[in-house]
Amino acid sequence: MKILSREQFYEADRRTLSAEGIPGEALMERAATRVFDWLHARLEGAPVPVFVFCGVGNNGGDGLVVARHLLDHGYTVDVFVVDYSQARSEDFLTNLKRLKGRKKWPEYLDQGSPLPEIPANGVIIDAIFGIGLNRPPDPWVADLIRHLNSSGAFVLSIDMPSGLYLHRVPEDPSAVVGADVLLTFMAPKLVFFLPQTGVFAERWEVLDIGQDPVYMEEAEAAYNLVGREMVRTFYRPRTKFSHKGTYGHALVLGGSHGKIGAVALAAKAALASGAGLVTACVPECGYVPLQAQLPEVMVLTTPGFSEHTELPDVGAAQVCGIGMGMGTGEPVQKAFLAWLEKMQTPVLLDADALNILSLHPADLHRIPGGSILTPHPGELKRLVGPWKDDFDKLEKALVFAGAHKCILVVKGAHTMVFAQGKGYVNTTGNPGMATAGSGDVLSGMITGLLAQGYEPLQAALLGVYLHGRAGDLGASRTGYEALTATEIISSISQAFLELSGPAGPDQKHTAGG
Ligand SMILES: NC(=O)C1=CN([C@@H]2O[C@H](COP(=O)(O)OP(=O)(O)OC[C@H]3O[C@@H](n4cnc5c(N)ncnc54)[C@H](O)[C@@H]3O)[C@@H](O)[C@H]2O)[C@H](O)CC1
Ligand SMILES: [K+]
Repeated sequence: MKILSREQFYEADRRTLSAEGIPGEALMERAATRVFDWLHARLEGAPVPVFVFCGVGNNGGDGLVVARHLLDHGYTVDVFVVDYSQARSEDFLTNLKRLKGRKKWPEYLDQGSPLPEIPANGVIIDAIFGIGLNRPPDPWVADLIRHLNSSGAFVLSIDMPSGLYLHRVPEDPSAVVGADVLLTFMAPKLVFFLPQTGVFAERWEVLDIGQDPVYMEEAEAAYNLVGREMVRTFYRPRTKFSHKGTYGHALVLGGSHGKIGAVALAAKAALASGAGLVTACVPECGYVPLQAQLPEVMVLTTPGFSEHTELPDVGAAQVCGIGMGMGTGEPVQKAFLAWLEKMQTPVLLDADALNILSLHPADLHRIPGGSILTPHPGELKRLVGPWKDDFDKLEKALVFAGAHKCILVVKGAHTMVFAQGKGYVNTTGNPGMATAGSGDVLSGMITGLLAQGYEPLQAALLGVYLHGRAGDLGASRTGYEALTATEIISSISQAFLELSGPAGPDQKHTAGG
């Protein structure tokens, strides 16, 4: 599913109007009627008091349409015009007239107005600002928003939680409506997925408002959702006549005394993700534990007992994932940088491989093009430097991925993949996955997919999706707190099986992504 920019939303609007030869108010009627239908299907005429807060732009116009339909269906409705500007939009005025035609006059709120009483059993329709917000709400509007947020009433926001910008973090988070449900038109917005802004839009649904399909198809989105629908376009189910050689050989390199488990998790995850053969390369201290716990995995050791002092020369065809549990001692740094210098084909660089590169920025140019880097936020900060907010972080990630022609997997909620000037937002995963070894599992999965011949970007997207989905399946059994990396691995099978079957009921977003 595409994530459009402000300009693209307005362009989609224009293209829809011209393709159908309809006026703006007809599209407003269609869009806002979808909002009413959604609400009516759930309220079913319940005698709850509904309070509609309308700005004076088109978002406000949507609110007036919803209010009119509610009245026509016998609901108890109070309409407030949040009169924050003299510039009323044409379609707002059209619908204001229609509402007055129902003998329903809205109450106008401005700077001096008392805040309306809202009972906790009420329903608030938030139509104050949509995607047109372009400066901080006036203080009195911010006060009103805080008042709505503290009412305890159910809040349904139209298109955007009012007070949230499309492309930047809010100056004052308390002046943003906390939507219980957000019904957004045509496509999700990037701010729904960033830690600093996603909190206002946790439960969002996209309403198709009959927007022009030709434009939606051709629009080049800078950001795309990674969901079941997307990954199924390049997931390759197994064919009958294949053998383990068909599915490649993954080499996982890392480990140090006390952190052999990181390599074990990555190796196991590579196997569970379909690699035909997996070899783990660890220092001597890891030989027995690995051979004992993972009979399917071949083990290669290097001369150092506790940590790698040199790393094996690997052939160009060898698919490698390196860094998990590797440590950053002087000998390991030297061994890794010397190893990287010889690498010409894409590799997966994780954890301490990234930390060593952060200590040696002059060696960043040695990263082979098409490599996949999988930093968690702390490792990313060491690579690209500190950022001032979530948007600055995106910018830095995009620039880094472009400069090093790599695929940057930035783990977090939501994990995002950056490559070739684009961003991909994963739709699976949960807070339970912030658990020891979860990152090692992801690296192993992506390495396992690379071994099977997936292009690096596809391996990263499919790996991120399956990793999060396996985490969701695992958490549905264990809950968040008890979810472990081992549990995530044991859920990879179900995550794969779902790709071939029909979308599960809880895969609405991931199915649509
Ligand atoms: N494209 C679609 O899918 C459809 C969108 N609709 C709705 O239209 C809004 C966008 O409407 P717009 O008039 O551009 O802006 P808003 O209503 O979001 O904002 C109001 C208006 O107010 C001005 N403004 C911005 N910030 C402030 C501020 N802090 N204080 C005062 N005034 C401010 C600015 O000029 C804005 O234009 C979209 O979200 C949908 O809800 C259509 O109705 C249906 C199709
Ligand atoms: K709104």
